[in-house]
Amino acid sequence: MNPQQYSSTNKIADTRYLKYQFYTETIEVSRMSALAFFEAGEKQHKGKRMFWQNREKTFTMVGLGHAHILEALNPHGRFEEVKSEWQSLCRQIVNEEPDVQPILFGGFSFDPLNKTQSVWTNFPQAYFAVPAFQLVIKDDRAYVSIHLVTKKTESFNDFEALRKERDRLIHAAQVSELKKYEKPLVTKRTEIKKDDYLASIRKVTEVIKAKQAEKVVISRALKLDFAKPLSAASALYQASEEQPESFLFGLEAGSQFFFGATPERLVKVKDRQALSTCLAGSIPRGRTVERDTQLGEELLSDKKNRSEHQYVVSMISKVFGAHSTHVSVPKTPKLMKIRDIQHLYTPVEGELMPGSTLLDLVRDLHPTPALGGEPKQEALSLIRQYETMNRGYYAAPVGWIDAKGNGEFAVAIRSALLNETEAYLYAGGGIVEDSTPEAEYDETWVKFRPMLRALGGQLSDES
Ligand SMILES: C=C(O[C@H]1C=CC=C(C(=O)O)[C@@H]1O)C(=O)O
Repeated sequence: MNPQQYSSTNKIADTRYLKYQFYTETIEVSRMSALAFFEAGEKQHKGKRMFWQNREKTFTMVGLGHAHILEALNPHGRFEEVKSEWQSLCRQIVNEEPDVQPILFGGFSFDPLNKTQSVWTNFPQAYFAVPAFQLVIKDDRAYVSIHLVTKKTESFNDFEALRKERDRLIHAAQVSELKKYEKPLVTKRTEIKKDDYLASIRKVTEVIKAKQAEKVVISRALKLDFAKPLSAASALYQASEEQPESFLFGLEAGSQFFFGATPERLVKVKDRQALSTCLAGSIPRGRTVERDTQLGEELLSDKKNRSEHQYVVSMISKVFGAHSTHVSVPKTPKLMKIRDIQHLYTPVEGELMPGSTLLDLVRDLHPTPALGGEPKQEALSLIRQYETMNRGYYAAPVGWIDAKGNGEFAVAIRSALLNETEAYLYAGGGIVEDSTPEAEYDETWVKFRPMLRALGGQLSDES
C-alpha cells in the first residue's frame, strides 16, 4: 500500500472505561472511492456499516464493523448518555495529534416517547458506533484508521488481524471497478394511511386555530416493494447519483439500512465554531428560469411560509444564545434551491461557550420547529396523538462526533428505511393555521421525489 507516510498508535483508558483499552492506528492511503470502500465491507461487515458525506463534499467518512457500540436506553437522558460515554472513552487518549481523530457515528430516534407501532425494529432510541475500520477523505487526502476497544490486556494478535483485514479492504476498494448499479425494480407502491394523514392535517389545523399550538409538522410514509433485495451500497449509489447537493448518510443496523440525502444541517462544530441551518418553507422548482425565479420570489414574500420559517429561526437563535457567544443571524432568509424544491434558509452561527458541546446543541435543538413545531412539547404531543406512524429515525439527528468534540449532525429528512425487499419513505410539512390538507399532500410528493427517484419509485407500468 502506498503512500503510508502517516502512522500513529494511541491508547485510551479512563476510570469509567478502565476495563477497556482503546487502540487506534491511522495510515494515509491513496485516494479511493468511498462507496467502493463501503462495498468492500459487503461480506465481512454487512449490518455494521456507516456512510457520511457533507453537503460541500469536503468531508467523507465510511465506517466498517463495530469497535464499540453506544446504545442509549434511557428515553429522557439519551443525549447525555451518549455524550458522557463518548467523553469517558476519549478522555485519556495518549495523542500524538493525529490528522484523523476516532469518530463516533450514529443517530437518535425522533421521539422515544412515541408508542406507535414501529417498523424500526433494529434501531434503539440512540445507536452509535466507533467503526473498526474508518475511512476519512478530507482536503483531498484519504486516511484509514483501525480502532480496537477491548477488555483484553494482551491484544497484539487481535490488532495484527485487524491490520490484515484493513489491508484487504483497502486493496479491494482500490482495485475493484465501482459497480454501476441498476435502478431497483419496484413491484408495488403503497401510500400508508393516506386518508388518516389527510384527516390528521384537518385536525391539527383546528387545534392550531384553537391556539393549543402555533405550528406542528405532520408527516406520512410511502412503502415500496422491490422485485429482489436491494443492497445498502446500491441504495447509497442511487441516492448520490440523484441528489448531489445534499448530505449523504447511511446507517446499517443488521438487515435494516437507514439512508438519505438531506439538505438540512442540524448543527456543525469545528474548533468551537458552531453553525446551524434554519430550513423551513418550501415551493417547487420552476420548469423555466423565469418560472423558477418567480416561484422563489413568491416563496420569499409568502406570509405563511415566512411565519413557518420564523419559528425555526427564533428557536435556533435562542438555543445558540444559551450555548454560544457572538451569535449571528441574518435578518432575512435566502433561498436554498435543490433539485426538486426551493426552501427558505437562514444560517445561524456562534462560538461555543466553555462547557457547551456539540451534543448539548443537538439535544437542545432537536427537534427544531422545522420537524417538530412550536411550542416544542405541545407539538410533540400532537404528533404522538395525530400522526399515523412512528417516525423512527426520520427527521431526527444523524451524524458524527470525533474525539476532540468536532463533528456534524444533519436532520434525517429526504430519507428511507430499507428493509431488504421493501423501503419506507418519509415526508412531512409544517402545519400552521391556514394550511390545507390538499396543499400539504402535494408538498409531500415533492419531498418524496429524491428518494422515489433513487429507488426507482415509478411502478414498472408507469413511464
Ligand atoms: C419535514 C420535511 O421538511 C422540513 C424541512 C424543510 C422544509 C419544510 C417545510 O417547508 O415544511 C419542513 O419543515 C421533510 O422533508 O419531510
